[in-house]
Amino acid sequence: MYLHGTSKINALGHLEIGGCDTVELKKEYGTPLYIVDEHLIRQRAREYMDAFKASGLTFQVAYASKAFSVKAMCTLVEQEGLSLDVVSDGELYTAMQAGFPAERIHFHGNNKTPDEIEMALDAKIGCFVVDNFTEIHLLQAMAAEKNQTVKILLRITPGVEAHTHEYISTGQTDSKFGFDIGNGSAFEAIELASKQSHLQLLGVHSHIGSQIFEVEGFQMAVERVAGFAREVKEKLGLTFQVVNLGGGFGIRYVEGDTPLEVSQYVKAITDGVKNHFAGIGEELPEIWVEPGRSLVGEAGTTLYTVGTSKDIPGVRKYVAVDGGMSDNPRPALYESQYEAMLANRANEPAAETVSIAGKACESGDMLIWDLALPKVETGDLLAVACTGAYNYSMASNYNRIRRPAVVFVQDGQSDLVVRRESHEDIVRNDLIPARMNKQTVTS
Ligand SMILES: Cc1ncc(COP(=O)(O)O)c(C=O)c1O
Ligand SMILES: N[C@@H](CCCC[NH3+])C(=O)O
Repeated sequence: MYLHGTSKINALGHLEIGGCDTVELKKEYGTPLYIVDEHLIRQRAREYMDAFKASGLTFQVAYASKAFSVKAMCTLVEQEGLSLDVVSDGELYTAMQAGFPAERIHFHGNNKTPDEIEMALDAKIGCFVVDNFTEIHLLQAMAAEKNQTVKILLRITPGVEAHTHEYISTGQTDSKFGFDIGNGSAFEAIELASKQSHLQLLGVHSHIGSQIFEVEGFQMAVERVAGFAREVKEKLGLTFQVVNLGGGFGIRYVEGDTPLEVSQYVKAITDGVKNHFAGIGEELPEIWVEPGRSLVGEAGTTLYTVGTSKDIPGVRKYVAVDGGMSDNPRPALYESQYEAMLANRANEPAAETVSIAGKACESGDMLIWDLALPKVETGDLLAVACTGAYNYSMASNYNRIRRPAVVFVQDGQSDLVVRRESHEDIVRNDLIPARMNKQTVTS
């Protein structure tokens, strides 16, 4: 398993992250456990900030909180000077509960409900990324009602299909998101939005996909957006003050994944902006990006305890852990691949090939196929790397499995940032109708 960030094997032969021995973390917090390398997230955040500062452009780096939205993460991001992208009232509420500055919050989503818009208007967030015509009208009406003027970007689809898994590309023409440049709806939307009395159109947003390893997609997107900006300037006399180029910067999950350095992605974008936007307006636009996965993905490790195993001679050996698709649905959803190791016997050589099964009642609940490990025993600790993004945030209670705890680790200190769900949490919202006349258990 590749050791990201501060992960290393200590003198006891145990996996250690942020100076904390994972065997001790298991004793203190139990498993499954999400372990987050705080130092690595801060380092990535600084790489983004430094790369943009080096470009000389005005910028905002907004963390796409859908990747991992918890209060401590919002605080960390705030401390590093980033902005925050939210896509629901739940993510907005999390940010507000963490005291995240509202003016640095951007609200995304293809179907923001009136309640969500109201909440965001009342919070006085910094910007709405408007996705469709219905929303232009709704936001204008609601802002007018409250006598507020709201800053907006329009999400446009530049027709660039990033080289990635089909289910997570969003930049192509056939997409549920945004206004298409190619069919003219983006232009129409700009014209309409710019005429609204309570909307202040700052510019446009484009997100071309996820887990991208090349700069070409971003360069092409910048070029297309600049071409569109030129058309808008010529025909309507409007210039974009802000251009948001979304997220999608790739990370290393497994061998063969070849992400670029953060600075390389940023340079490709900022160079592209300098080349293609020159002369469109008096000044170059302010550039915003929205990395999610690349800020937190590699910083997360999930620790499981090995339970049962089933050897099918001549076929395969299944080894089951105490979590699975309920804490990491990505293998089942996207056939995503992960690397793992025995955290309690990290120096031992591989002795067998096993497949890691989750505990859910679902044949598809497999975390890793054909993984080489030392001879696995019940009670061993399995660490799965690179689970910081879209794991906790996509976790479910399927089979009424309780969601794991999350700890931040740094410099030998571990801090619980999300408690493990309790049995009480599982039934917290359940009600038995009185007419069923059932004597309920009280604990
Ligand atoms: C609009 C938007 N911005 C940012 C992101 C973050 O993407 P990633 O986590 O791949 O950086 C996404 C998710 O793909 C998105 O849809
Ligand atoms: N949830 C996806 C990425 C999110 C795409 C959001 N636009 C993943 O786990 O990779």
